[in-house]
Amino acid sequence: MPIIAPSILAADFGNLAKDIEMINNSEAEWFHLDVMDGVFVPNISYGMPIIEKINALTDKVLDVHLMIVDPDRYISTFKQVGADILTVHYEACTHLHRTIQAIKAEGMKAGVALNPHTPVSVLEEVINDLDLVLIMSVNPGFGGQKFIENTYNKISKLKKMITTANANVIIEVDGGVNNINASKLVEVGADALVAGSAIFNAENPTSYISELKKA
Ligand SMILES: O=C(CO)[C@H](O)[C@H](O)COP(=O)(O)O
Ligand SMILES: [Fe+2]
Repeated sequence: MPIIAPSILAADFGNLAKDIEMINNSEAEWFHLDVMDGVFVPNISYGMPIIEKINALTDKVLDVHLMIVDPDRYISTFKQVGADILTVHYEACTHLHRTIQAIKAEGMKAGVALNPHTPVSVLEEVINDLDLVLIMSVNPGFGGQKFIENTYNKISKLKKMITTANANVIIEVDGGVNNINASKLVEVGADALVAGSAIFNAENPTSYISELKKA
């Protein structure tokens, strides 16, 4: 069964505690937290204070997705506010190997995210150093976008690369995930599903999470 990671980007920021409680009482294992800087992506979301508050209100895993330039500047700060998994974008790192080691040195799991146009082959030389690869199934920056169909093909290629390298890496998929595409994503190799708008726009978000879990 896949790990479910609801994206807080689609939650009600006027009543965040209520949505955190909903996730706490659901079958979701992780909180997916999208940090955007208005430079790497054309949008600004939220940062450390929100993550710190969420950490105080849950025992679940905090899966932090950094959509920021030069993420090395903030690795230790994200550890301090409670990140368990820290994912940086391949496209935002000049010295990716060093960044991955710095995340692990802080005691967090290290993830790398790939934009839709970035081939999985760029990770070949670091695949054994990684804990997670985040395949973006939309162009990062906004919730509620349409799922890009080529994602299935990309996940299959990544799965093959991981198996060949005998690596132990979680494949996570993010963007436009819903109860229609979830099963096929798991079938081709996804281990963790991020979903924002599909969960929070559902009539019953808790049962929607359970539906995704059964994918
Ligand atoms: O990283 C992201 C956007 O850059 C979000 O995690 C993602 O878009 C989730 O939202 P939705 O499920 O509504 O597509
Ligand atoms: Fe994300």
